[in-house]
Formats: sequence, C-alpha cells, structure tokens
Amino acid sequence: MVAIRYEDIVKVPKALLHDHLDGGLRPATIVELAAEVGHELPTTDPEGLGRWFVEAANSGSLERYLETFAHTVAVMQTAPALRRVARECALDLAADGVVYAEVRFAPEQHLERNLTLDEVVDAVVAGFAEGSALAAEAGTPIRVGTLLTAMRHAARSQEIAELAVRHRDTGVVGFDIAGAEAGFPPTRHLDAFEYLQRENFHFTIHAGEAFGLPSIWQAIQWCGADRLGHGVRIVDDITPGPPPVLGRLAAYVRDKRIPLELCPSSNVQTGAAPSIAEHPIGLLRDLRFRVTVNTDNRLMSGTSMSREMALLVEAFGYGWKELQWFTINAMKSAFIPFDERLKIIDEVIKPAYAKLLG
Ligand SMILES: O=c1[nH]cnc2c1ncn2[C@@H]1O[C@H](CO)[C@@H](O)[C@H]1O
Ligand SMILES: [Zn+2]
Repeated sequence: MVAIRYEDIVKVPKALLHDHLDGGLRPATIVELAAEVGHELPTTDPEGLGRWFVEAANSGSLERYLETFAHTVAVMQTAPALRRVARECALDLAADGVVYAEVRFAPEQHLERNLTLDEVVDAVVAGFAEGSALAAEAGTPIRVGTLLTAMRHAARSQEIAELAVRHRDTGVVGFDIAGAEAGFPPTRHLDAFEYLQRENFHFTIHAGEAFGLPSIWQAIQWCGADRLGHGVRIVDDITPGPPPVLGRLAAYVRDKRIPLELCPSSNVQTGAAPSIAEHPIGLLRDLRFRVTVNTDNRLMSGTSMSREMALLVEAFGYGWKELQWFTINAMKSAFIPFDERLKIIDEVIKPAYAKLLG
C-alpha cells in the first residue's frame, strides 16, 4: 500500500461534527484579545501559550482539562471578539480541508459584558458566515453549522434550547450539553430535550466520556439524543472476543446507527483512553458502529482534523477507504437536511476520494 502523505490528508474533504468554538482559538488571537480586555494569561508569547494549553489539558481528568477554558471564555465577551473568533475558526477549518463542520459553544458563558443570548448567537453566526465567504474566495469552501451548548452543571438548558430553536433558520442546526459529566446526568435537562423533540429539532449529548454506560443509556433512552458526544465508553458494554459480544445497550447503539462523535486526542488527555493506539475507535470501527472522527478542542489538543486522521492512519494502518468511511459517516450524521448532506457526499466527498482510491 502506498503510504498516505499528510499534505494529501489536508487536501481531501473532511467532515467534522464535534468541535468547540471556545476550544479552538488561535493563540495569537487570545493574546491580542486578552490585552484589549486586560485579562491576565499564563504567558503572552503565542507559541508558549499554545504549549501551555496542551500541557495544562494533559491532566488525565476532564474537570482539570475544562479549567483551561477560563482563558478562552474570558476573551470572548464582546460581539466583535466572538465574531472574530468564529471567522477565524471557519477559516482555519477550511484551510485544513474541512468542507462541513458543526461547531458548538455555550452562549450562557458569554454574558459577562452584558450581551444578550441572542446577540451572542448573532455575533457567532455572523463570524462563521464571514469566515466561510473568505474561505470560498480562497478556494477552500466550507459550510459551518452552529450547535448551541447548555452547561450541564447550570440550569439554563430550557432557555438555551429555546434560543437554538429561535435561531434555527439562521445557522443554528442543533443543541448539546457539555461540562463535567460525573454528577450531572443528562436527565437533569429532560425538560429541554423533550421540548426539542416536540420542536422536531436535533441534538447531541456529551455522554460516555468521563462517566460510563448510565450516562449513555440516559442520553439515548430517556433524552432521545440523535448522536453521542464521545460515547467512547460504550466499549464497557462489549465483552472482548474473539468474537466480541455486545451487551444490550451497545447492540442498540449499533443497530440504530447512533453516531459516535469520537475525539481521539481529547480522550487521551482526559484519561478516557490510554493512548491513540489503544483507543476504542479501532474496535468500534471493526464492529461497524457509526464512528466519526472529531477534534473536540483544537487548541487544548494542539490538533486539527487532518492531524486526528493522520494519528489514526499511523496507529491503525488506515488507508483512504477508512478515511472516506469516517467522512461519509460524519456527513450522513450531520444535522442539516438530508438532501444537503447527500449533495456534499455525492458532489464533494466521493469524487475526491475516488481519485485517491484509483
Ligand atoms: O470534551 C468535553 N467534554 C465536556 N465538556 C467540554 C468538552 N470540551 C469542552 N467542553 C465544555 O464545553 C463548553 C462549551 O464549548 C466549554 O467551555 C467547555 O467547558
Ligand atoms: Zn466536546
């Protein structure tokens, strides 16, 4: 087999479902915005700051990993700052060959300087639109959908769900809950999820990352999640083989083709997986779960979509066939309408991979 080159991974179209806006800022932008608002950073050297985020996030614990977000959220409190961060996010993803991305953030964390929730969403959506327009001009078109996240330790999920539905025709395509998982089960937000179902809206739930099967079970069977954010601990319901035996929940997730938004590097940093080579993605792919590959937080993991793909190529020997499978899985699982997903699969993804597959 011909070795896969990194620059070819960058060029090939990729689809990304799980990326946090406040986990993907450019270090130089954080330094500039922090100077404007007088926020103190661990260092004002952009390169050093980038390294600081990765090292601080390498804690082995989700709670400590999440502490690093204090420095990104602090500089995202005005409409121009939110707009800039969103614009740069779209540009960075497009430059990395991502053609479709769903990017999430928690509006309730951006109210420190008196913006309203609606103003926060408007600024971010405008930033994505600007970034996408610039990316198209640069010859790297991208479509970005916004997901609104509610923080699971807080009590604003109903309000954020209503906010998401209010903005559904102007760029918001889904809803999510995130934050510390242990002690904050999905059913705490059942009202919000039931409301979203009545509105025929889409949502994913961070579940099965820092807490195991009960979280996944609640997310799917009580709350009705369309997808699982991470969901990596579904392996706890699989008895290793040969042949591996699926428990009832794992079988349900696979049978129903529930998409798993797997984030390899992030999982290693928070201790959800021991290493990339031992990441359950290998087993889950072999068993043909609806696996997708994601970045989670590009800043905290010092990563990109291409880098996550390259790490999997190296660890599992994947070729273009597997990378296409991940990409089509993601595109099939996106929250935009079916006909629009199909168009990207048929007109953008398949023709590009066909050339590489020969
Ligand atoms: O992997 C994760 N698991 C749980 N919560 C997360 C993860 N990454 C980021 N956030 C949380 O989501 C918020 C909105 O984007 C971030 O501020 C962070 O607290
Ligand atoms: Zn996440």
